[in-house]
Amino acid sequence: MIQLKNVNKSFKGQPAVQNLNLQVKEGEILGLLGANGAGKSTTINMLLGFLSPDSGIVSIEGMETSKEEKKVRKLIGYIPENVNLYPYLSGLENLDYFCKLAGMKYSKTELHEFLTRCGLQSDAHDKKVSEYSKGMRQKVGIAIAYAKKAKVYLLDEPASGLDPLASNELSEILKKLAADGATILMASHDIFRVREVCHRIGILKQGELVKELRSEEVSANELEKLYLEYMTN
Ligand SMILES: Nc1ncnc2c1ncn2[C@@H]1O[C@H](COP(=O)(O)OP(=O)(O)OP(=O)(O)O)[C@@H](O)[C@H]1O
Repeated sequence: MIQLKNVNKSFKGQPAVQNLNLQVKEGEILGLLGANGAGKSTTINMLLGFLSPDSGIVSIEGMETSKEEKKVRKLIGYIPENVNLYPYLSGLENLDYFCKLAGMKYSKTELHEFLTRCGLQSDAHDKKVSEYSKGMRQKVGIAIAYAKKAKVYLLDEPASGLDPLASNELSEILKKLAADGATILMASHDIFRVREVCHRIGILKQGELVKELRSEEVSANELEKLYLEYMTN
């Protein structure tokens, strides 16, 4: 479970996150929407333990992320907008390499299974990553998290720059992971995608959670309208 309780974080006196309260349970996908600078990445960086909150509690599975950084990181799969992989290694070799770094060794068959499970077509597994699209690199990023048995997935702008098909595939992968019990938080600018993939949505404005709702409560058009109202008022 992801939990943020009364969290505040400022940079040089400028609040980036203000009195933030959030909870994401096992099997749930929460989408964070917000304009540039709304505090989405700061929230994710606190969950990763890269940043400490000035006050309040940021925890994953009951452990404070800034205090139990190492233990917490083992539970997290972090998928940034651009997944960094070794371009001259194949998807499979990258997966193998990152698993070994995390102290996990899998057979070739298992590695192929992880990549397939995370949506990468089998004919791409042995191709060099330099030939991959952004969506394919993301699938490898997710497979790395999956192979590491991450309980929590944090995604920062995962659908940005993906074509609709790749973005849709990503949604399906995330839904499957959540159905298997993963806890997922994604920050995004894509209102329609967030509504389609997330169970709950939080709207951040200048570091404050101004609205929280369940996706089923609103249509995509209603959500867009609501979002624009919050952004312009
Ligand atoms: N390391 C930092 N040093 C100084 N200010 C920072 C730092 N990180 C973030 N900020 C500031 O904190 C505020 C929140 O930024 P953050 O990156 O969390 O927003 P965001 O919602 O992720 O934006 P975007 O959609 O552009 O990625 C912004 O005003 C930003 O300039």
